[in-house]
Amino acid sequence: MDEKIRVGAVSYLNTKPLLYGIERSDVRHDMTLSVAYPALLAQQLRNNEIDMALLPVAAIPGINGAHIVGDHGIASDGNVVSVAIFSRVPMEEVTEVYLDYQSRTSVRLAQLLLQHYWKKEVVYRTADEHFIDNIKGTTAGVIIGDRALKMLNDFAYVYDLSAAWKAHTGLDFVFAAWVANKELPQGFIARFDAANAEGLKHIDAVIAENPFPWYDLNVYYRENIQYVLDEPKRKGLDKFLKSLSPTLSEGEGGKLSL
Ligand SMILES: C=C(O[C@@H]1C=C(C(=O)O)C=C[C@H]1O)C(=O)O
Repeated sequence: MDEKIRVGAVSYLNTKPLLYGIERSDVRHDMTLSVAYPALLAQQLRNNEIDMALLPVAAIPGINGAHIVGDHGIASDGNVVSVAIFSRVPMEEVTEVYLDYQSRTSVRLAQLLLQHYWKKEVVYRTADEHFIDNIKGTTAGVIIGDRALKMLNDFAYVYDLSAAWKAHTGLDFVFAAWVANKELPQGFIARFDAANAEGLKHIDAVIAENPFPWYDLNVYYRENIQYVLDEPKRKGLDKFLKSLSPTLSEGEGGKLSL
């Protein structure tokens, strides 16, 4: 292949099993690989700085030519643990919610569920890098990724957003999927997808490489995060994308239906 395909992956622990397979596959030679937090990946794919990303699915409608490739992503069926609203007070008392600047999917999911599941009207606050320090009083916050896993014991109330989605809709949830913004060679996609699948066979090795005292990665990788975008996952994804108004998919706020 003349030009390498520029691939961007999520920089969190949740992606390590997929990367384990990719790094050890021949397909690695046909691509460049960078990592970033999800919101940044969306920006990079939209600006065509990369060709394919483990993209927060909420960003799909705003990116020209965006389409899912392969059968792997970051998904869940009930508790995901690393995506939650963290609060000092119970949900009934929450008045403001910070939206994690690293997220594109979970912040939309949170707004959807606050409106339709918890039936609350809250003020949304844009988060900066220090927003976790400002989650206090009746101000709660959406936190995702490794930072969420590290915070599980630091807050009195942790509302898992995938569990709430399941309770509200009965469906699985897809947070991120491999998405390209242009046609890529079929052979590349097939080998890339196979490399993802291979990585999932080596969870024990991934855990050994990533000591993490805050949460049991064995549970995280084997029970919380689900990596295969099977039919139930696609159904949940469909429902989520339909409930995001297309014109609002790039912005924050606005009414969402579910
Ligand atoms: C489960 C997670 O899924 C993620 C959440 C994303 C988002 O909210 O935009 C995007 C990619 C995934 O990394 C997590 O980060 O904890």
